[in-house]
Amino acid sequence: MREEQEFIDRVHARVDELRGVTARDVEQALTPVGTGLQARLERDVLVAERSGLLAALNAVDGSLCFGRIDLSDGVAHHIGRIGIREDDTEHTPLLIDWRAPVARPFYLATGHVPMGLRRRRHITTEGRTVTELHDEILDLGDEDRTGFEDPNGDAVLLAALNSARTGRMGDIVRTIQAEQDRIIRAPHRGVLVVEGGPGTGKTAVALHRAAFLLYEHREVLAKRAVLIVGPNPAFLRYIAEVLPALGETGVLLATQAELFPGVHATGTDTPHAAAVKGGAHMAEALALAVRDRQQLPEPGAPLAIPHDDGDLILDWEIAYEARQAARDTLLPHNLARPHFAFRIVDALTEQLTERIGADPYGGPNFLGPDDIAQLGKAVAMSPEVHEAIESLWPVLTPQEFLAGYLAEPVYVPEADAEALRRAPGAGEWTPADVPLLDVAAELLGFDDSAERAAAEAERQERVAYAQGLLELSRGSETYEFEDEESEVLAAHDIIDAERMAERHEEIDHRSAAERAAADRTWAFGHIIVDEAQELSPMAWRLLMRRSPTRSLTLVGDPAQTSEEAGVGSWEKILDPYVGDRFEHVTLGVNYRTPAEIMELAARVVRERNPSFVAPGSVRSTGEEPWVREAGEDLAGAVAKAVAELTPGEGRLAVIAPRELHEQVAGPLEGVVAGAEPDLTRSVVLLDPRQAKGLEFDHVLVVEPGRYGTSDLYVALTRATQRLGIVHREELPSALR
Ligand SMILES: Nc1ncnc2c1ncn2[C@@H]1O[C@H](COP(=O)(O)OP(=O)(O)OP(=O)(O)O)[C@@H](O)[C@H]1O
Repeated sequence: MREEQEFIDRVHARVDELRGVTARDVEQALTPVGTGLQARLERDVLVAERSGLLAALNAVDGSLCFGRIDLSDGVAHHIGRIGIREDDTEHTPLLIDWRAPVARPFYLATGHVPMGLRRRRHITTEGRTVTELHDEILDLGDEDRTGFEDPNGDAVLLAALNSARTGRMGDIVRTIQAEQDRIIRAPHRGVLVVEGGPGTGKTAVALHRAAFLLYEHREVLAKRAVLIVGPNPAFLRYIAEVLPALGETGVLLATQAELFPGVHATGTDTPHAAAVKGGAHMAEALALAVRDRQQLPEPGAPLAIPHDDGDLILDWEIAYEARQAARDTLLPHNLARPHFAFRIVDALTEQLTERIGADPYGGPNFLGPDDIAQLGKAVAMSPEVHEAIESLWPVLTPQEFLAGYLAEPVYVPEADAEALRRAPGAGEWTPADVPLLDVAAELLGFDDSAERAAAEAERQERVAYAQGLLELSRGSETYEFEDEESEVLAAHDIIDAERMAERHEEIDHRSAAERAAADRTWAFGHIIVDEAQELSPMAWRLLMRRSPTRSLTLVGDPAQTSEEAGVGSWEKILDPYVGDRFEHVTLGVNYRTPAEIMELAARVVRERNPSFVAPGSVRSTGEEPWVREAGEDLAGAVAKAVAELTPGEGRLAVIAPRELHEQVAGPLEGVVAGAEPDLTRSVVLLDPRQAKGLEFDHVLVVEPGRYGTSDLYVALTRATQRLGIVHREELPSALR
């Protein structure tokens, strides 16, 4: 204990030192030192290098070092959340990053396959004080004992699983299990599907995989950013602290509703409308609807455009030919429009030329090429001509177009159109609208040539600037605080000014994650999708467009799919994008739900699917779940059960159908129906959909007869300790 305490003191002393130096550097660099180029360059190099380091050092303070491995050859390594090096000339590693290959035996070694280890030690700290050690002897011939042996090797895991919940997910870096470690570090670069029942650690594994990938491919991912997609805002808040605690901040967390920049999709759809909007055929329906916005005057009823020399006649033939030519470019609607306009202007100019310059005696036209060009210019500038073109082929934003489409839905069966119909301007955008807006944006195209030209000019300037920066930074020293394989990016690591310029753009303005959030066409370095079974085909389309390299980790459990959502099999989801080129792995141990509760929950699914096998629980608590009939007063019975179940420490969830929330919340102190759930409160009221992905010490399920099978399965598997059920109405037969 004393030795470990001394070590921890050393690590923290070193961290404090690094933090002090780093903070001072940043502070100094940020104080104005004149406006010369030299000063500006120095400042930028320093701030960039040191700010990232400082953020990591500040974030990982709690439980910085949690393990130690002793190798048979006498060498020992301490394992921590980030790597720290000594301040000597060799930069000797002091603490090894958990993601480094050297640390891997900490997670994988067993008595059978000791991977060169003699002993594995878990170090528990409170603040900076060592409070517990747990040792596992992996070399069975080793007679040495420390007095801290943990015979089953699971004391630290069980303590973590039994600890009171806080309403925020914690990292599992101390106790990653072997099957989880293999997924977290999977070398596969394409699509990786991680499937597993409730509580098998899918979410935890996905987040740790993000941290691992950021470590392993920092160069690319720092620039392209990682996107994590979750089912709802409460879930994203629940998981938001995991990556920062691992020293990683460059990740964008978003729900489907947030993936169209500039749109805040807070509305809700009926289940029917959501299902129609999510269907794959919507892409085609919208494509056809866009074509419908490219119109022609009726044959025999041409548009008469007022002009000083008499009306210009825009008839069906002219418009038809112009439209054909524009469509032949295969450009999106807004980008093809100039081609349409050009043809129209051309035809109208010809009309005018004929009229003004025609020789009444049949000779050649009086007008020369210059006159005709002049006329053409005047036609092109005419507001009336513009208006006519706009009426036939309007410039459309995705929002205008989709609002118009939803007001009069076409190319879907009438019953579906009825479900979609929405008066223009009525209601908010919904999450299911977001993939449609994305398709619309793609179909319409966006003319950004001016912005692009400006950006290129600015880039050239930055390249020149970076050239100077490179010269300057080549001599500058950098901190290496991780294992040899990884690096803290320093200016002189970057080989050419061009790339330096790109990076500098990030340094100057926003992080890659921030820029990605504002850019609909951003190509992410990696995308992680949690509760992936819920996404519609249209949502998949959107995500795949954000991942041109098809580098994705998909996490889900088909048994927890909401009734009207989802696509069915992974094969069906992925086939259009990667064929069968995806890796499929499963997790089979439930770390959350005790065996007693899991047995009851599994019965619910087995009723529908007799061959269903639930994941085995890693522990049992001896606490049987209970079912109680409420009598006349449901709210009273719930309040009584809540009083019994509310933990001293930890969290209780009351899961009830939405329509009962008012009634149930009434007698409960501090619980408000309809509010965005605050998961850090000791009692939280949720409907089964909101409970997805979350967990609590205790759970009270109200009126389970009203849920569909998978919603009920989700609700029943949220507790780490105790489960109660209160009902007035008939119970589902599996719970009787
Ligand atoms: N190796 C581990 N060490 C400690 N805790 C773990 C470990 N693996 C999983 N857990 C814990 O088990 C719980 C369930 O994990 P997680 O939420 O990732 O499961 P899930 O598979 O996403 O579940 P669901 O499908 O029900 O949402 C979490 O509290 C998580 O911290």
